[in-house]
Amino acid sequence: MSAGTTGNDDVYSTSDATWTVDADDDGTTAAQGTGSDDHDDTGDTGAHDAAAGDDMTDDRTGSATTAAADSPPAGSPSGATNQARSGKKRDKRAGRATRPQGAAANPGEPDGQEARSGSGTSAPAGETGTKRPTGRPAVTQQPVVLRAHGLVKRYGQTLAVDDVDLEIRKGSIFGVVGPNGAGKTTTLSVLTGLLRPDAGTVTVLDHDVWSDPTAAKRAMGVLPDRLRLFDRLTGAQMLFYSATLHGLDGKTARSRSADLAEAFGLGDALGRPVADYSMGMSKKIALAATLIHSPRVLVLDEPFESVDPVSATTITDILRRYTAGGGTVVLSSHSMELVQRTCDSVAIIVGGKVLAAGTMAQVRGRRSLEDKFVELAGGRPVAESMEWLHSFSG
Ligand SMILES: Nc1ncnc2c1ncn2[C@@H]1O[C@H](COP(=O)(O)OP(=O)(O)OP(=O)(O)O)[C@@H](O)[C@H]1O
Repeated sequence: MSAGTTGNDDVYSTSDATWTVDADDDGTTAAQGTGSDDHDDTGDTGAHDAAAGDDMTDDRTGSATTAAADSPPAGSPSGATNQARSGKKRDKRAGRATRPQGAAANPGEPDGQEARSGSGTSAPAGETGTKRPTGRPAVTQQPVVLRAHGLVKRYGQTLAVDDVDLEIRKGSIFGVVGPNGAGKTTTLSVLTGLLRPDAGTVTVLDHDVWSDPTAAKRAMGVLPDRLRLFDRLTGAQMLFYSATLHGLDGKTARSRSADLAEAFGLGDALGRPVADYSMGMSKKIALAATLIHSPRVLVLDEPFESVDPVSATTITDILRRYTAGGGTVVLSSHSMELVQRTCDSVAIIVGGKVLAAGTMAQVRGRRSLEDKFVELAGGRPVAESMEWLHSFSG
């Protein structure tokens, strides 16, 4: 990404003085740009299968938990957002996109990438070989930066998250997949402190999301499932706003905005109101706003949804550069192919339970991730009673 500007600084200007306030950089080391060129780029094109030393869970027979629903999680959520806590679906989504999460942080030093799994979990024959840059330890040897233990979340009678444990390591791109209604969004909302669990704990870089919410959220960048953007702002204003919210000074905000706009192919759109953006463009500007403060951990709910294939590849490249620099990504997606290609680790959630989790190689074995997913999700439904579909009216 270029450190230069688009030559279009006017796009940041507004009659509202709010947008022109230069916040102090506050000593945040976030000045290290996302995906800066001094980070090694792995150049990987295949799946990032991690080392076999990592444990995989395959808990298809795990019984539904009943104990935790009435128990409050450890620690008080008093300091956390109460947005999205209501039992209404629309309330669950509400507000998450209107407030960028986290604060400036330095992703850290270049480090871990994938490792090929060993016996019993080797990658399918013919798969593109993956390369681990020399000197970098495998992801499985990296410290856990995001840990969930015993998460339970109910909406009335619906058990949306059922005793979920997750461990996500530094430098990992961790995919969360599952059928519609499996509990992915609810799980990610709990991980990021947007939803209070009925039981369980979440720590981000050893900060408890509920007892130490500010520190935990400072370390995170969150792309929520349903985008609710300040869409009367231009793209440039939105990025600037997001940057200054996280304590970046105006110069850094503009410079990073230009970098991100170029990287996401939004340079020409920066001066237009976000309300006029297509779905894919909105997704990309929201993702850019999530990245601008260089958080240590990114939690992205369906970042590839509505995004064209070229842009999806761009996003993948950006995420790889980010993790090569020590950042960590958790993302959900319905695209098994994209997840298999992009993620080094994965969890398959069905009915609120984690049925399989581990490195990509461990979870899918010699099959594709999609085949494994279909098997765990109960197979493809057969529409046998739909003969009327061939009756063709008119
Ligand atoms: N606010 C809510 N109120 C009531 N039920 C909810 C609410 N949010 C989610 N649910 C229910 O919780 C379960 C999990 O929903 P969730 O949105 O987490 O699934 P998902 O895996 O993200 O689904 P999708 O892939 O379709 O986005 C579903 O049964 C859903 O109907």
